[in-house]
Amino acid sequence: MKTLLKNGLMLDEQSKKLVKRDILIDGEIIAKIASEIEDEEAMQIEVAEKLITPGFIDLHVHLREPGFEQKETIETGTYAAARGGFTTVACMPNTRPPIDSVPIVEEILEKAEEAGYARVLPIGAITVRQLGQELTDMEALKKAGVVAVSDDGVGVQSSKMMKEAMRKAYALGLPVVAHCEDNSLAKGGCVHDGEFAKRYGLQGIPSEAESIHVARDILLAEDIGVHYHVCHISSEQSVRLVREAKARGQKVTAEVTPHHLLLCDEDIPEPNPMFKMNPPLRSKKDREALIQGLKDGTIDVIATDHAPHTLLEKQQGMERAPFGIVGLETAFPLLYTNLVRTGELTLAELIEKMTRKPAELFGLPYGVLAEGKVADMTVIDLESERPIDPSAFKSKGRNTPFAGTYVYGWPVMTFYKGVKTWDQADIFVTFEE
Ligand SMILES: NC(=O)N[C@@H](CC(=O)O)C(=O)O
Ligand SMILES: [Zn+2]
Ligand SMILES: [Zn+2]
Repeated sequence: MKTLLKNGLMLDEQSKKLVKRDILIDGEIIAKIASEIEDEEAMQIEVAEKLITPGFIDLHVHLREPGFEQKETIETGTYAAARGGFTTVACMPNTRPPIDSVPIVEEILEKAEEAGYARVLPIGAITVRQLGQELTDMEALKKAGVVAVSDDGVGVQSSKMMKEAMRKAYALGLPVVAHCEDNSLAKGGCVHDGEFAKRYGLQGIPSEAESIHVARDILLAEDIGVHYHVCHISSEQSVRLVREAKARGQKVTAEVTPHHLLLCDEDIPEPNPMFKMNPPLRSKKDREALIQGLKDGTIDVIATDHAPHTLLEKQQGMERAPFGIVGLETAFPLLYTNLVRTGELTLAELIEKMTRKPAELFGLPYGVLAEGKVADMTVIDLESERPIDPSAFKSKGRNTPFAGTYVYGWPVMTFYKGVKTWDQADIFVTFEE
């Protein structure tokens, strides 16, 4: 089957300008990109000067299945991904049971294939049951299809365990993806140890709870040579440590979430678990360091850390509610509206951090729009402004601090391997041949 997208706008790699293009999809592949394509057999879709980007790639999501299907399933999570313009997501191992054995990897891959909304890349656990005591069989996990190892959800507390994990991961060519959190510093806290915590008498989580692990792990990885990746980086200190490690030529990478780029603790209006996530929203200074780090390349990619929870769980108050917010369906519009339209980031930078860079980071053959590549792509409306409405989410999670915010940049169509997985409305004139 052939599909022809007419009159889209594509970002030109060289000039970084938007250029008008037609794109012909043949089966799973981008067959042709040109300023004018005619094809009698193809189904035509008039894109009417909407932006076409490579399908977004999110290296950090929680799909919750198996074990927490009340929060999300592989089907709902990947449909949410499609609605947000994502075609590839890497899912974290803190399921029940965790992704620490081959059958769980196989189950996830099968269910993802069945759902058909997006490519799912499982991330295997570092330690058995994520308990920090014993390493998983990373070799078997890799053979089954994991793209990296992580104990996300918890930090690896033992330096010795982390060192052994790095040695093993290095031998297998797997990146170590670290949730950096020192329990002795973080335990019991629910927000950043800053102004907001003081004002409401809440126990804080200091920045060093994260940066101590970043520093430790960079030291551990130095001689081993493993690819070490920092999850949801949140503090100025951590950015500085990654910057220094990169300058020394170490293979260290980092991701940042949309919420850490857009909010700080002072933006939390009052204790509200929709603003509770791990790591917590930090200070204004930290937020500025994250934007700077993203711009200068210290931070390689944007990842959502999509962490759905039920409303019941989130209604337990600031101290008892679980950490985490959803992100797949709001990431691009929020960042486009609040960083690109304000001039802090260019459109090219934003797209790169959500497509080409994450693909490169895990060595994936996606993330670029070019002839011969897999037809993963997203069509985006940059012109209309609409509010974020959690009741319209395809995710089971409604937990977002951004409900009611007006944003531009909504994905209106998503193609995964040439198949349309999301179509916002019939605002396009579609011609059958
Ligand atoms: N980020 C969060 O606040 N929560 C994540 C766990 C994690 O990413 O560490 C979750 O699984 O809910
Ligand atoms: Zn985490
Ligand atoms: Zn996470």
